[in-house]
Amino acid sequence: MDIVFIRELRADAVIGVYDWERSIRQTLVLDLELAWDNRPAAAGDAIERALDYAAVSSRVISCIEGSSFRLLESLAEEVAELVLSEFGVPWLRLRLCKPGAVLQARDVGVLIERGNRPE
Ligand SMILES: Nc1nc2c(c(=O)[nH]1)N=C([C@H](O)[C@@H](O)CO)CN2
Repeated sequence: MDIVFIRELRADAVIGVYDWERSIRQTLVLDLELAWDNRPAAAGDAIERALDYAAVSSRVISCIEGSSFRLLESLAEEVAELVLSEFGVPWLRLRLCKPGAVLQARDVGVLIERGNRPE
């Protein structure tokens, strides 16, 4: 199995469980590892056969920026579902971080894996 990855993708959203969080936008940071067979793209040097990380990034940013969940867990599921269904990715690992949410921590967030990981 090969991986196409996107690291430290940033997008702003309404996100949070507290009242004060419902009227502001906060920056979220996302890492994605996407299972893909890169050999057909490499053999043909063809973007049509590649998993286009620019297209995935753009779609994920648009999803996050249009969202208004309370929990990171809910947003992570939504992003995972759209990447699996719209891009034909069989498996992914997604880390969604909310920097600054806990002052004493560098970072907090959720890490999920969805789909079936190919051999
Ligand atoms: N597991 C989670 N814990 C917490 C979340 C969350 O989304 N998932 N959110 C909050 C608050 O919104 C917090 O980020 C405000 O600083 C607390 N815990």
